[in-house]
Amino acid sequence: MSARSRRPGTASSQTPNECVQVVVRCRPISNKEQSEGSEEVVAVYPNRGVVEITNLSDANKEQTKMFTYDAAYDAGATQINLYNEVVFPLVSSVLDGFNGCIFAYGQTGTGKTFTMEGVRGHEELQGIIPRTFEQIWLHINRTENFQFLVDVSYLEIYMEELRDLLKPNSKHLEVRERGSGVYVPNLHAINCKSVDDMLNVMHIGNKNRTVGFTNMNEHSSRSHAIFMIRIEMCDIETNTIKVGKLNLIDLAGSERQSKTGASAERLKEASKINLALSSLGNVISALAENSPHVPYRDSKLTRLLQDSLGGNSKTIMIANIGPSAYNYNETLTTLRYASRAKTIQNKPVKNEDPQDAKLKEYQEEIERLKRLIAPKQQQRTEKTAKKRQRKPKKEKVSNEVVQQEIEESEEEPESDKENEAEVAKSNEELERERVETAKLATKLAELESQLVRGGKNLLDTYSERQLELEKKLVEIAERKKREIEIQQQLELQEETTLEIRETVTSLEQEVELKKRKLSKCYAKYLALQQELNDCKYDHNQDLRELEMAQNELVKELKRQLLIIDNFVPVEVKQRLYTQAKYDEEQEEWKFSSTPLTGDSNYLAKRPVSHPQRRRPISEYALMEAKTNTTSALRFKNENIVSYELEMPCRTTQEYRSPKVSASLQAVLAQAMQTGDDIDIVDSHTNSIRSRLENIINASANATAAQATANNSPTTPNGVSSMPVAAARNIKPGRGIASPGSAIDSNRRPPTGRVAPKNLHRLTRKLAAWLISKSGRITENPYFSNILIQIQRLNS
Ligand SMILES: Nc1ncnc2c1ncn2[C@@H]1O[C@H](COP(=O)(O)OP(=O)(O)OP(=O)(O)O)[C@@H](O)[C@H]1O
Repeated sequence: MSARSRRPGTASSQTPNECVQVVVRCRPISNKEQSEGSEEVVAVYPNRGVVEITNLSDANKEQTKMFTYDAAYDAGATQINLYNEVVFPLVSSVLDGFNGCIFAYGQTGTGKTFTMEGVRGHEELQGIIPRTFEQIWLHINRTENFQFLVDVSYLEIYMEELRDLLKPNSKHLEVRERGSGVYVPNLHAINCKSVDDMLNVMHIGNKNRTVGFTNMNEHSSRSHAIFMIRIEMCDIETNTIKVGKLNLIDLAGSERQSKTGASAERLKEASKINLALSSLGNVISALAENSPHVPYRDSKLTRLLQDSLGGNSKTIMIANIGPSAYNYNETLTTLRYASRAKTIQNKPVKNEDPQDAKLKEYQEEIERLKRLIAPKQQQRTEKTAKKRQRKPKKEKVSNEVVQQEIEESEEEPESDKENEAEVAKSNEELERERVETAKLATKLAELESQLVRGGKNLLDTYSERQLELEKKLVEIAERKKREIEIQQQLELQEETTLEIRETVTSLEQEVELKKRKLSKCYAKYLALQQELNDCKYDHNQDLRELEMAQNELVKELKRQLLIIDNFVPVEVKQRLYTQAKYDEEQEEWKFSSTPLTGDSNYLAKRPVSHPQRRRPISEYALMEAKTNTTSALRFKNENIVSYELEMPCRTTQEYRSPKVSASLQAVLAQAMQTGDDIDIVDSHTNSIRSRLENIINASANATAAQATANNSPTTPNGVSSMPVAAARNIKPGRGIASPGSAIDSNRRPPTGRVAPKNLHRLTRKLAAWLISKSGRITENPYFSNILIQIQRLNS
């Protein structure tokens, strides 16, 4: 329990925050409930302040609910025990100048009125209110050097209307607020000077209280009754005043209209009662949740309880419940509200030297009256004494001044008339004064009678032994309270221990689980390690294979480079290198299709034979290029060996497309048919021409010699076969391969010998044609090679 929010106990001048003290009292099962066979569902553990409630009707719900309070009382608890243990300290605080409030809350018929008022005329069954009277007056009678002023009021809230139970016909009452708290102006207060006075007031009020009959309770309170006690205390020595205010509230019971079997009037009452109680529940909830807005203004009840709930009062809530299963839901609701109310914090304030203290007013008035009466009495006494001195010999002595004055006037006859008038006047005056003084004296007596002087009749009321007994009772109550607290703390510790144990158990389970997981993980780890080793092994294998492949490739590359270095002209190689571009997408080297700048002559130089090709290419080459044989390499686009020119090296049969110009074909056809010589028209290069002429001549001579030697006739169709044979022996490319080379033999299988005569004729014609074209082809470096080959063929 923190210092900020301790539970109320003995009175203290310091006023730390204090929680509302919540006590639960369970009444015994009633005869009606018993006869109906209703089971008991409430178990109370007074030594622990615990209440348990079991739901028998719904098996699915949580079976037993447990609530802990500041104190719990079962059916066997006596009124005196409850009072001594719970209420006594609070009333002591009130007698020390604090505000206090005790209210009984609960379902109808659960014993609120029984707890607050008890059974009339039955000493043991007296409730809290009459016992409070006794405690107050016992205190007053014991306290010396104190003056007390005790006023009581009694009001009820019926159908949301305030009614003065001590003056039932009084006008409409309202709740007002001022600095010191809420109050009801014009509420009748009766001054009390004893326990009996207070009991009388209570009984008068109870007679006026609205009660009715319901199914739940024969004498059901249909209103919220508030018995207000105001005790003003003045220390005579220090002249300081304290005011203690105590509100004792017996609330109307919350009820289910279906259960109460109420009439129309009862239903109206019940709806108002429930409304006020639900607003009380809302206030409790708002305070428990520390809500910024507390709906005090929702009902008259909550407005009156404003100081008691979250205000400057010490408060006890007594939650009354019944044990029957029939009222399970209502009991549970009460227990829940009570549990919430435990968290409400109040800040009790001691009412010292209040401005509105009646006692002060009374004291001042008494003083004033005394001051008024005293000089008059003095005057009278003096006058009387004077007259006695003047007429000491007179036998007739009267106490009355008027009489003396008359006697005096009789003795002096000469001034009779004057004296008579004077006497009459003074008589009147004296009479008036006397009446006035008498009035003041009565008023003074009246005021003085309202103030009770403490410390009187102490021994009359209680003997020493009784006092001792009382002390012991309070001590016992205190001890019990401490016991409950200790018990609750123990339980809390037990719970904590249990929780720790559970945690430990769950930790052990967790460890076990983790161990299992760990061993699984370890097995996985081993498998993974094995896999890793396998991967490493595979990787090394791959690496070795790659290295071997790389070595092979390097070797191959070296061979290719060797070939390139030795067979590809430097300028071509250079060009190819610059022309080659790496295609990132396809990941391969490619030759760019556009001619390189600075080298544009290169493509322009080349004869264009196919519209989409970069260089002249034959159908045969196209076909070959599609195959993947090694021999097809030379037909691929970038055949470095025959890069520059694809020579027309086809046979007449294979040579289908008109790659040779029409004029040349016509010439050749004519030459073959006629066998005539071809005129050499163009002669740019004399050397070539002369060499060709030599070839032609040599060929002609050789043909003639051959014809003579063999005397063999020429084949009738030799003309058509001769070029084929000749063409078959001509090797395309940069150089003409030797007739015996492998590549040549693969590509051009020999089909038979060609007659020398025809051969020479063809050679002659070819040479002649070449001479005719020499102007365009002499620059070609391969052209001379062809000539050499033709020469060779010819020879
Ligand atoms: N602790 C108790 N011991 C014995 N009898 C009790 C106890 N509490 C209540 N009773 C009895 O139960 C009945 C109903 O009690 P009471 O009238 O005090 O209930 P209530 O809560 O004030 O009801 P309502 O809200 O309707 O006014 C009464 O006959 C009363 O004597």
